[in-house]
Amino acid sequence: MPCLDADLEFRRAAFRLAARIRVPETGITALVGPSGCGKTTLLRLLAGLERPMSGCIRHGERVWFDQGQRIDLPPRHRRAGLMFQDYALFPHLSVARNVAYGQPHGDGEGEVRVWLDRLQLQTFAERRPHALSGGQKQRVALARALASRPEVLLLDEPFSAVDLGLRQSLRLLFQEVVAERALPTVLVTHDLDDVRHLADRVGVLIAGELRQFGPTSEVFSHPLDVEVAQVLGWDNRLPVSGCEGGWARGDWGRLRLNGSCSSGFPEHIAIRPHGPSLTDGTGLSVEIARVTDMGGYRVLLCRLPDRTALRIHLPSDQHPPALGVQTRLRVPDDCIVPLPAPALGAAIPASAFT
Ligand SMILES: Nc1ncnc2c1ncn2[C@@H]1O[C@H](COP(=O)(O)OP(=O)(O)OP(=O)(O)O)[C@@H](O)[C@H]1O
Repeated sequence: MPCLDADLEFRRAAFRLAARIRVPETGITALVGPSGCGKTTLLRLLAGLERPMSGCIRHGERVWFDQGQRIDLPPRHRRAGLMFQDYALFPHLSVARNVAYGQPHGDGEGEVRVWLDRLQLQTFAERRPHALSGGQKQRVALARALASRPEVLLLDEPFSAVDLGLRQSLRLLFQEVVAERALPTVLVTHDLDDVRHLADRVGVLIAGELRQFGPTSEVFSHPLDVEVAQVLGWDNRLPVSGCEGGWARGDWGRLRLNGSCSSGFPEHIAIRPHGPSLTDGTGLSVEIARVTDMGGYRVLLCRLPDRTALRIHLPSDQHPPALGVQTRLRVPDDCIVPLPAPALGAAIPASAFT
């Protein structure tokens, strides 16, 4: 099965999107980024619902769009299973007919029943969309996208409106379907749990630019810059104002880096929540502002001298400190991730897509 490749540029008023992306035919590719960064726009461009200013989009050997060759396949010829945040259900059609709508050759009731069953929609088959909850509409839209025998799947927030229990079962179903079909799949989501549970690789889009792309675990553990780190849920970010002898410093204190920093220092550092520990010895000066019991571990909210907050995970077998206590936090250097300044306009290296 072929990959989906795109290298395109798009402008809408002040918004500009320029992205090169390769979506392999196996596994799930997640797209994350702050609100308004262009995730939906990128999906719409891939689907043929918006037209790039320049560039090309190819699915295997098939060219979907090429500005130079004046090729622009209409959405129905791209054979993409689409699902957008507004669901785009037909209000005058029943659930079953909505699901049947995308089927090639109107492939019969049997196939529709299968998808209604798989998405737990059997009891709503004859209802119209106005009589469904948000989560039910979302499942109808997902069923329609999956039932259309797509060659590519482009899904915008497919699980956002369902409760946690249903979300877990939809995630499993979705993984099964993608594995059965082997087709390029792009999943736009704000939910980092969706990404961790489902995605084999992730692209981080910021202000219309694909800033980082790669295997999910690699991108989560090594964010490229402070903005990517923020998108990926790294809460503990400290600005660095200088670095001497391998010690990074700021108004928050100083920490030893793994390396000398003789050739420059990172703009920020991020601190992993697992690994740092309270100590009577040397470490960052902190005040314990809050302790939250999470079941298997506790989250300590530690205030640094400049009032910056750090969230540290403490194993629950360790005694929690009292609130307001002034203490020290030992941060091993392997818990510190240097974050250079964002390299705006830098192309993603081709190796990220292999
Ligand atoms: N129909 C439109 N007309 C004008 N501007 C638009 C339109 N749709 C989106 N935009 C703008 O284009 C930019 C990208 O929007 P887009 O919907 O792609 O972002 P997003 O990353 O999907 O956001 P969200 O996470 O909030 O859904 C934003 O600045 C948005 O305000």
